[in-house]
Amino acid sequence: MAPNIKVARAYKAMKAFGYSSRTVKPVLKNLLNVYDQNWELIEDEKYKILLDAIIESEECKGDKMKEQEHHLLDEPQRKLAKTYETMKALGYSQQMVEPILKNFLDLYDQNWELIEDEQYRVLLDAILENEEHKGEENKQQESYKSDGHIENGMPERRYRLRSQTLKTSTSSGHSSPSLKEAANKQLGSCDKQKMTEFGHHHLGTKKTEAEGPYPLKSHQGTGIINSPSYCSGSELTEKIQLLHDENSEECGPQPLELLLTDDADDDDCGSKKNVLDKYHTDAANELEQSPGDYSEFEVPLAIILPDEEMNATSNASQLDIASSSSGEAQISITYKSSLGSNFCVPTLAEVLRQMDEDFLDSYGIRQPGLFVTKFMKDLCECFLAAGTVSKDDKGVSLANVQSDLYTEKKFDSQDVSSGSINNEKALCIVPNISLEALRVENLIEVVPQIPRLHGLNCLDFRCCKIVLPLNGVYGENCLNLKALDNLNPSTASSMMIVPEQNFTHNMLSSTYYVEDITRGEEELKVSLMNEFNESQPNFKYIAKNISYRNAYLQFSLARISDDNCCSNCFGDCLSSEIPCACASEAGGDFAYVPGGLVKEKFLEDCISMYHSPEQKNLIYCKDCPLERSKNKSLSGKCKGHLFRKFIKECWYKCGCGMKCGNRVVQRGITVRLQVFMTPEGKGWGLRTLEGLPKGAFICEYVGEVVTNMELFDRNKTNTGEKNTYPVLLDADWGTEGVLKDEEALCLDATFYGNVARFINHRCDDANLVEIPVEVETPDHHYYHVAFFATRKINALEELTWDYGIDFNDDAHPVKAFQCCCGSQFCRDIKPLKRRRIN
Ligand SMILES: C[S@@+](CC[C@H](N)C(=O)[O-])C[C@H]1O[C@@H](n2cnc3c(N)ncnc32)[C@H](O)[C@@H]1O
Repeated sequence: MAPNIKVARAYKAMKAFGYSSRTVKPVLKNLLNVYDQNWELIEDEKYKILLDAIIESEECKGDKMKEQEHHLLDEPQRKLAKTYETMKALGYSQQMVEPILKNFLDLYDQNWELIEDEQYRVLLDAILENEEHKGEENKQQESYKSDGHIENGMPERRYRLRSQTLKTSTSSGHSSPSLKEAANKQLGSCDKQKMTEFGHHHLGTKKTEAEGPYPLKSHQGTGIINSPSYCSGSELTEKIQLLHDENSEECGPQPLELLLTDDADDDDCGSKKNVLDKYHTDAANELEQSPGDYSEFEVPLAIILPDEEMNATSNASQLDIASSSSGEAQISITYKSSLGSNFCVPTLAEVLRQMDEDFLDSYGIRQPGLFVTKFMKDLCECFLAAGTVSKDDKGVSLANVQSDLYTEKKFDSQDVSSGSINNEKALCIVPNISLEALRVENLIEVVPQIPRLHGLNCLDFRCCKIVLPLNGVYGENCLNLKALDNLNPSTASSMMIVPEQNFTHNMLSSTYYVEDITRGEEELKVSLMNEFNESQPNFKYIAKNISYRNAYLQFSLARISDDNCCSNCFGDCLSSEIPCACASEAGGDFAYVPGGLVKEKFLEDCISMYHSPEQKNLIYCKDCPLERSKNKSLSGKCKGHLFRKFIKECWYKCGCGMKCGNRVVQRGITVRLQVFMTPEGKGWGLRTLEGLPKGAFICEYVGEVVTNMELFDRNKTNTGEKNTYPVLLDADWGTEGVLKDEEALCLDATFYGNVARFINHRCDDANLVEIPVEVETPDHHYYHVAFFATRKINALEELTWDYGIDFNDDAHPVKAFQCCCGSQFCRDIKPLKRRRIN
């Protein structure tokens, strides 16, 4: 039988038995795969027909189908036997048949309990008998046990073989194999061939009186089993006969067929008989057609299958569009398993129908012949066409890049570890502006996912994968190269071609683009653009401060009195008419407006305190920890600490919820940020990828909480690591009189830190201002340092804050750098004699 007829028959049969598309699809897919591989007979068009047939079938199901299903469900054993017979006739292996039958049995077992042990047994015996006969023919089969018992591991109670109660042909010879064993057997090619012929022959034969009303077989057989009656009382009585095909001798073991017979005098079964009768008549008629004539089959010849199992188990929720180098486009949707138990994976047909109904109709774009399937197909084609670069295009296609890579010399591990890379071949990634193309040569393998790579100007390389050959092995260090949506051409034009000779060993571990330097620590990803192929910053990203050894950082809820929090509040404190206790630090009013911006007045006050630290804004301590740390034996004269305005946010002990407007910093980063290499020589910098309003919260300065003394020691001993500029938590130093060493705290983000460690200094007119924010405790010893926009900031502007450095203070624990802030107010105007670049 031609494979497409078989597919068609399988489809029809299974649908007639009431199987849902979900059950039918994998079976058909498997069948198609087999034929596709072996005969390559099923072409695209046929797949489409198959799919359409399934969709149509689903659509027409409705009441008619329900009725039919109801009717059919009266006869589980019949359907069971028919399924078995049909599938076997179609050449399915036991492995394929068994789960379907099991599924079937499960269904009836649960719903009607119509199938009793005895019936299972009969069915099972029929299957086993079939396997057994194969076993007789094939000595290599190891399914039988010499003692005549079934092996352990029978999967289900109902599959138990109770051969002592059976009148079977197996009773004297050998017992049947377990289903598991049987399932493991695959039909050999010869078997398949015979099965095909067998099915054709059988189904094309007219029924005879001798065979009963349901002549599913024409062969004279051996090994007939007359089973006990299936049904009790006046119900339909059927018998299963297992008949061995004589012709099977020619070609090794052959399957047996189930023959359903019906007691002729059972009038109650008339209508039921008709159903099957009709089926067989139809089937016989179909098979009498020429094998090449498929015109009458409204049946599937192809199917597009979502990977249901994968979808069902995945935790991610995403939509992926990918195309292969051979030009296929694929859209895959992954949904979150958290959708819960009331979500059942729909069939593709159901989804498409839903889309047809919901979208095409409601958008009024219903045209004759326009279905979502067509739309999707068009979409894929457009996707492919749009992404395919013609030979005339200037851009370098990834596919070309990749093939070039394989023809070029690749560096071996020795080249890599010695750093002695041939300059001529040593380009890693060079944005070649003139060609408007990203050249990727030699050291980098680009795996094309979208078959086009345009120049940097359009930044159309969001799905490229770059694999760096560390230690000479490709694939050890790979990253996804992604362009950001709002990077505009002006950014691209600031990129430079990296001189070849500058490539060093370090570069091999560097990458052009890192999608998220926080590695998931923040709610929002923070990317890093390595436009100059610098070695990447070496630090551990943390989103919250951590305490180093001696730093005294003990706070507990018990220490926060009710006076310091608003335990009676409810909902959003900002909407309350009377400011609650938490507004106290900001002068009896909240520092934030709804939406999270710092109030204009509050912000301006903060800024002016830094800009003009006049006498009144400085507090002097008696024994300054900062000075003490410079020379441990002496107490230093305090140079004054800035008096700061604080923001007090609501916290755990407050009655309000997390959505309270007085909780901003504690929610973390909400603006899209990017680390980039500054062209002015300041090293890495931080920029915003979106425009920001004045007063917007950017990020907190996060690092290790160390004592001032620890910081001093670190700076003395640490010569290797580039220092970030530390933040002193010194707002309370002046008010305490004499502060113990462990109470004089600083934040050091050199080894552990967040994005703020990349914010560079700008004298006076920086676009960020740091404001101390108390969250956990109203104790000014420990607070959060949060950055807010001092003005409106444009997308892609570098973010800066004034470190407050006294560039004349040579004794400061952290050596001042040569300032390149470019501000007209730059304070680093001293002669170069004391300047050091750290
Ligand atoms: C907090 S880090 C900022 C990130 C740093 N650029 C990097 O590459 O990691 C502070 C260091 O950046 C450099 N830096 C910051 N602002 C600078 C400026 N205006 N001029 C020169 N260097 C600066 C100095 O080396 C300073 O020690």
